Amino acid sequence: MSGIVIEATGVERTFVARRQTVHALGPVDLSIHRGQFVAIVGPSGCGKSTLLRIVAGLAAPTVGEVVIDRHDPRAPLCSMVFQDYGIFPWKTVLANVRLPLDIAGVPRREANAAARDWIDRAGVSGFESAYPATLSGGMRQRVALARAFVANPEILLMDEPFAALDAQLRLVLQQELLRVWEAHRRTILFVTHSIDEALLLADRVVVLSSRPGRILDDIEVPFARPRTRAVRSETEFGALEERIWRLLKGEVEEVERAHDVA
Ligand SMILES: Nc1ncnc2c1ncn2[C@@H]1O[C@H](COP(=O)(O)OP(=O)(O)OP(=O)(O)O)[C@@H](O)[C@H]1O
Repeated sequence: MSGIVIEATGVERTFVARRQTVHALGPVDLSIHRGQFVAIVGPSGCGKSTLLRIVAGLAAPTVGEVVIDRHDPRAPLCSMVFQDYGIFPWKTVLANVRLPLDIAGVPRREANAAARDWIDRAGVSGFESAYPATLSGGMRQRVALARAFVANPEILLMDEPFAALDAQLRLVLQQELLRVWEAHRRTILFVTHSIDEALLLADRVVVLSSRPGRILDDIEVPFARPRTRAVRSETEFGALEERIWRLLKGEVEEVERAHDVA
């Protein structure tokens, strides 16, 4: 395994809202290797998005630090993919996917070629001139994936990217992401509420406690690649699912007990 690309040490984050201090996250220590696909699961509100935002540099830790080892200083550091696509309704599919390259000042002809290439790999070719409003949710998320990959970022940060999709579409896009990732191993931090999705996609599943999120478990996912949905029928898949579920169930029950007492 190649070197460490993300090193989080003692990371904590608190927010002050309406004169109340919320300890949202940490302390968290986390080392992620280059090219690793890491899923983060945890109860609602435990600080998963906050952790992603800190890695992206969109928020600062209150305590601790995140060090990112840049492989190529010219490449963008992070691309983010969100549940709500984050693509611009007034731009065509081609212009949306090309946007990171436009921002980087890549010449138009080269940018168009790269964007078309990723549009093709993400399975949306033929829709280059379409506007997002005319596309289904699944197609929009494919556009968002193409845009995230085209920038060739050091790290891809994905915050529940498939949560808004219906179950069948979600299966299709999980498979597409696996296919693309297995061909272009990028470092991915992938937040999900789905244990099943985490085990299907990731090399490693980091399980966070309820707020403030701390690491309860860090599990190596042993299934060979390329992976397909067939891994779900392996005995070990069920065992890992159960192990993570028990941890999360315990956390959620504890929060409910605390609410009952309050
Ligand atoms: N800007 C902010 N100001 C105040 N509180 C915040 C802010 N951002 C997040 N929080 C609080 O910090 C905690 C962690 O939020 P975060 O969105 O990181 O959790 P999460 O695990 O991603 O949640 P979910 O699973 O529901 O998406 C929550 O209690 C949230 O209300």
